[in-house]
Amino acid sequence: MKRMSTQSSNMQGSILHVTSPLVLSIATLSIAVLCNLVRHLINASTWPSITKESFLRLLGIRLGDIPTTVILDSAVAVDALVRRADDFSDRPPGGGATAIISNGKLQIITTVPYGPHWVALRRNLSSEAFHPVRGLARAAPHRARALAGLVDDIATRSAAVPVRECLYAALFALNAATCFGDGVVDGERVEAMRAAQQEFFRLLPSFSVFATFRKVARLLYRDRWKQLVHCRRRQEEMYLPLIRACQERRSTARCTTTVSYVDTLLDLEVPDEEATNPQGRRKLSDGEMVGLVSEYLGASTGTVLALLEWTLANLVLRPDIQRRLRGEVEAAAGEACAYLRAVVMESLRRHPPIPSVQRHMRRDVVVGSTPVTRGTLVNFSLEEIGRDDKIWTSPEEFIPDRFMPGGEGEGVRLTIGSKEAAKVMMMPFGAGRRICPGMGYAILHIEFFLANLVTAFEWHQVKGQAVDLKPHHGFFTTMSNPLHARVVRRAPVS
Ligand code: HEM
Repeated sequence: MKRMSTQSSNMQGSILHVTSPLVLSIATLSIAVLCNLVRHLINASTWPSITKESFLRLLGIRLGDIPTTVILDSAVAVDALVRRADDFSDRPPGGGATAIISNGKLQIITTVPYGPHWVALRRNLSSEAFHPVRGLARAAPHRARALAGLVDDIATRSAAVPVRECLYAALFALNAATCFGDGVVDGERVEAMRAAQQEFFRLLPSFSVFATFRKVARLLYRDRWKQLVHCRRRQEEMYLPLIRACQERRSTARCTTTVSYVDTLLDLEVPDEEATNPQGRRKLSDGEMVGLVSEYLGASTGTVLALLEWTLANLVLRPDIQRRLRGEVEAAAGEACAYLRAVVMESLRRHPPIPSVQRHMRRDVVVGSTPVTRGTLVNFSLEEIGRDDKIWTSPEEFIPDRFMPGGEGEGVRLTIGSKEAAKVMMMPFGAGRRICPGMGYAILHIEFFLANLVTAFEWHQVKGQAVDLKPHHGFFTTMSNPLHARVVRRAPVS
């Protein structure tokens, strides 16, 4: 390029002055296309069909793709995520619908870069909404209502219960209640929100093309961009009136006690990047609140739903495990259940709903022995770590006993501290500063629903419909073929 500009300075005013850089660029581009084309033809057995993606690849452009180093080793993962957290606490930029659509101006917990804004959003979720007393204990009536609705729903279904559908309705209603509090969302509205949110998460992985070269991607994927805008608009139309209703409820009831996630968001103040005073704080904007509500509903429903469905599928396949679990829960009468925890741990190990976590590098680093350059990604495979055959015996099998006393997984913890590297055998909730803040809420709900569902019903295979454990890797890892089960009603749930 430097040589070109020297040349052109001698040709002021000539047409060549204008065209030669263009001609050279076209020539360079053509060579690049030809090289890539030859490479494709050498690798492909047939002539490649020309799609938008393949054409861009010929140009050497991979929309949404950032060079990535994949880590499969748990010790390397812990060293990076936990011990060197200063370098490993940022997610890839440009992810998440809220951030994409606002060009990075509006952020949610998942996408916000590590820093004071992240601290404020995250602390609000983990210490306010998920506070053991103010949050989790207060949600008990919502949980009881959701369970009663779920049991009624399952009991009235015909021979093959569509397990995912029933669980989705119950979990979404529960999370909408903990999100907005009492009396704000009616059943019909919850159903519309659930359908919209389900559609949004189905489409979300396809929006990753907008993570890089956004302007080009918007031109090439106009329909996809329209879908993204449409999804976001629907969320605003649905959630903003509910947020207003929460505001209204607070002012009329003269009640300032925190009762829901939205209440905590209405109280929250985050650092004001535009303030002249570095200590300046501001309230959240409407756009930010819509994104945070969507994140809350999506993360709290999709993950727990996936895990419960996987667990029930394994219990259908293994009546012996199901019977033992039921026996333990009934005998425990509300006390802690070691085998219940073991079943949940085994499910998290074998079927982590989020298969990997990504970190974006702000500077050049070395991970394990691999140099990783600034601006690229490191992907830690939670799925592979949980199924490492150097750590686990028969890792593909569902064996809750591994987590019982004397088992190879005895004492495995999900919260990973810097001194625990030697014992880290799985990390379904991630690790380091960005570890999942919903872990306690998730485990509470998974155990609550599972314990009640195995005591309320016996779960059997539907005749002629084999349970298929093939995974579908969407935004969450779910069963490729949703579980259908034949259920037999047992004692009513207390
Ligand atoms: C079985 C249930 C769940 C699993 C397996 C799970 C897993 C994960 C994983 C692997 C991460 C990434 C962690 C990392 O990058 O190191 C994450 C982050 C996150 N999860 Fe969960 N999660 C679950 C439930 C929940 C629930 C119930 C919520 C409640 C809203 C939630 C909210 C979040 C949020 C907000 C983040 C981003 C945290 C941050 O960037 O600081 N998750 N989760």
